Amino acid sequence: MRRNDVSMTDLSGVDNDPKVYHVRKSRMIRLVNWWTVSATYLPYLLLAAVGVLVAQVAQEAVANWDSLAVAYDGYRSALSTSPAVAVGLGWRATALVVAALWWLGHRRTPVYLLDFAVFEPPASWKVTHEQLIEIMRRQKCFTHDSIEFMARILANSGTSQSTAWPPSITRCLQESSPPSDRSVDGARAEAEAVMYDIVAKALAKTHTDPRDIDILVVNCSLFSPTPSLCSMIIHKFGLRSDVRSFNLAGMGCSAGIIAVDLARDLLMARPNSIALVVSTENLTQNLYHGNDRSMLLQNTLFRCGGAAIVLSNKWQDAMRAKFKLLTTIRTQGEGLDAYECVFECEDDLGHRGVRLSKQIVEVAGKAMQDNFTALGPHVLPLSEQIPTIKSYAAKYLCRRLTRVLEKRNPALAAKVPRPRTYIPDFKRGIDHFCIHAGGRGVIDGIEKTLKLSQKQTLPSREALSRYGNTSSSSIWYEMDFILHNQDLKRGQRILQVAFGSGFKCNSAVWLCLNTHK
Ligand SMILES: CC(C)(COP(=O)(O)OP(=O)(O)OC[C@H]1O[C@@H](n2cnc3c(N)ncnc32)[C@H](O)[C@@H]1OP(=O)(O)O)[C@@H](O)C(=O)NCCC(=O)NCCSC(=O)CC(=O)O
Repeated sequence: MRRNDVSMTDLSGVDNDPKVYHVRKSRMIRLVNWWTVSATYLPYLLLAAVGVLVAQVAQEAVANWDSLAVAYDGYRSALSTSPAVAVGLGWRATALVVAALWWLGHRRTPVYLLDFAVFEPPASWKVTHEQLIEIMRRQKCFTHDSIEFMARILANSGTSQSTAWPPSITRCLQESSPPSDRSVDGARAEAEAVMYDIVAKALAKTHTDPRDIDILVVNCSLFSPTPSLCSMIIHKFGLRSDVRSFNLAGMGCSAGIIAVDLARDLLMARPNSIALVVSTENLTQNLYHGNDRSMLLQNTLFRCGGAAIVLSNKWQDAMRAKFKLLTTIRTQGEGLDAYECVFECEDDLGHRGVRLSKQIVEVAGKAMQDNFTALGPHVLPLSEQIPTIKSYAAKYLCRRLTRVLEKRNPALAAKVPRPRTYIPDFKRGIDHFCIHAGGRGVIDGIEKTLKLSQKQTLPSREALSRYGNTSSSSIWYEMDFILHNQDLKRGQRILQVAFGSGFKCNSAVWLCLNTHK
């Protein structure tokens, strides 16, 4: 298929029709960025060079073992008499020192994930589709058409009949209660309920004293109060006064990985430290009250959720950690389509909400392609990388040959073969996938693009079904599902991929160290 034959996942269509997703075949082709490959393997090349130099020195020493003293004297006199010998020894020694220093400077301290906890909403927060629609009716602001639209989307959303909304919104189901509480106090109460629960659970699971936490990163896109969510946690749990805290807002559903990435960088700079990462979203102030369809979608997709993750760079924690962080890759999309894809704004009548573009799967696909280009060298086995290099080389040579022959002998040029590009299979480098449960259409699109099996997208579909789109914490519900329900083994790799406003695609790869629940 030529490059122009692009047609991405099509979200339009009639309900219940089996969907045919046209994904361009060249999508996976440019996943491997060979510049990144060289950068990735440079330390190993340098290490190999150091090995060769050490071997040379050792060989000389062995060869002159019997007459080491003579050789030593010989070298001393040679050094003083022959500048060539001195220079030869000099550059080798310098190369050794430079390589050793470079390696030491670029060596990354491992970051371990001790354990994590996800928010399990209380039964009183859970609502059925019918109750959700009843809540909408009781807001007394939606037209019949909007209610019908939300009911239809809800039915196809992939969410179950038991997902959670905060009490500030569901309270209207009780007789004589006002529609919804959109106050800061209501939002703070929701944040407290979610964050305090998960932080307490994560600290208990990892036997971490709150005063041992050195770094705190909290991400929540749509609720950023003063004092910050970080301050709420510090105040509640009595964290140390010198804790380094960071509050990330407005960064959308992919901010969970941004928070981990930031914590990782901070841990690199602070040896022997523990970081607590909290990813959540807040719905109290974010029920859209207008009738613009692209903004009504959020009322049917998003639900309460959160995750708290304890990270450590203490070497002794390697023994008890569940995972080791192998890599994080962050990609920021470019252009207006990407920028406006998930956009907080007011509709024509001034109702605030988040507008979701119909192009979201297309934009997410492009962002993921860029992200995987950088990710490939970190996860693909050599047996996938070598055929890709070979096919690139063959394609390049045949193209050049065709061009040369076209001028001299067009008939011969037509006979030059056109090798097919090898498409690397990411499933060979990754054992389990946590794809952000952004919506059924998003998971369908990624499943098709990456040619994943139903088992591989099950964690995402289950998270969507049981908890809805919980924004940045969705990948942790999926990780939890894999840990408890899939055959996760020590040494396997888990990929978390999240999409979000910006438009961003971020990914993290974890190595499983322990599978105890
Ligand atoms: C919502 C869906 C489950 C609905 O699937 P369906 O199978 O019912 O059918 P469908 O896709 O044809 O859509 C049904 C109807 O909704 C309309 N529709 C769909 N998407 C729309 C949009 N963005 N704006 C306005 N209307 C939209 C279609 O035109 C159609 O209308 P009609 O029938 O009248 O023609 C799916 O479309 C989906 O998963 N979409 C992606 C959701 C999404 O954007 N998630 C990311 C959230 S943001 C996020 O997670 C990150 C972040 O916040 O940072």
